[in-house]
Amino acid sequence: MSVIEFSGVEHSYGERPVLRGVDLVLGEGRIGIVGANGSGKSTLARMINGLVTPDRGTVTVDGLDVARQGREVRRRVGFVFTNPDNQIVMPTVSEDVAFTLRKSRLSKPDVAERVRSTLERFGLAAHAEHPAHRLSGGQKQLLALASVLVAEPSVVVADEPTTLLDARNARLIGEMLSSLEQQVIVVTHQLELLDGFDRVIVIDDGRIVADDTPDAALGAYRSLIA
Ligand SMILES: Nc1ncnc2c1ncn2[C@@H]1O[C@H](COP(=O)(O)OP(=O)(O)OP(=O)(O)O)[C@@H](O)[C@H]1O
Repeated sequence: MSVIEFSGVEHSYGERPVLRGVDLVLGEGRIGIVGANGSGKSTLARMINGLVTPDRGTVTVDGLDVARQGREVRRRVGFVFTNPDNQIVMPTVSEDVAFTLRKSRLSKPDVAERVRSTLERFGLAAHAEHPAHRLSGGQKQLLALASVLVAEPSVVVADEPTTLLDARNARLIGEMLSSLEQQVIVVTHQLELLDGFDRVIVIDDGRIVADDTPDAALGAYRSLIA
């Protein structure tokens, strides 16, 4: 399990402040982040692997500063985007998963074996040589997740990973995320995805306004948006 630490984090886009004085230590296995549209959730999630760096304050993963040691951090933190089409970069399913390992020190046969077993695990083995763009929405999100997991990160951050999926595929992705041995941090508006989570953080206008068990935090969130 990694320890992610936000310390005095502030961030603005132009004149607009989106995170204000965020202090957090994230060490639990399953953490949810919820909040209204535009409250700053994606910005916070993106800071965990250095896709966005704070204007003020620091974000560290196991003591590595994401602003200065981005490459090492990204080796530990995998990121799953809302839209898998933005994440799938290679023509076929197996090539896409292998692409993640292009810079690894693994031998070619080891890469092939790792790709094979990952596709098997994500139920995509039968599609290995198929064009990635022909997969269904749910299968594409599974592929995006497989392409992240094949590198064996210690943390998976997922930003609204089920928003574009129908209810069945959303459940499938939710179950897959819940089954991971990795630390999982999920930004979502689909609150049922957070069943069984260890901790839920509520953001409102760039500030943490609740940080508790799912029941307590989601209760606070429901009253906030009521
Ligand atoms: N790259 C950017 N440039 C300028 N403004 C941005 C940028 N990214 C986000 N914003 C703005 O910052 C605010 C916070 O955005 P963020 O995506 O972090 O919120 P969010 O809580 O994830 O929202 P949502 O639930 O709608 O996805 C929003 O008003 C958004 O329009």
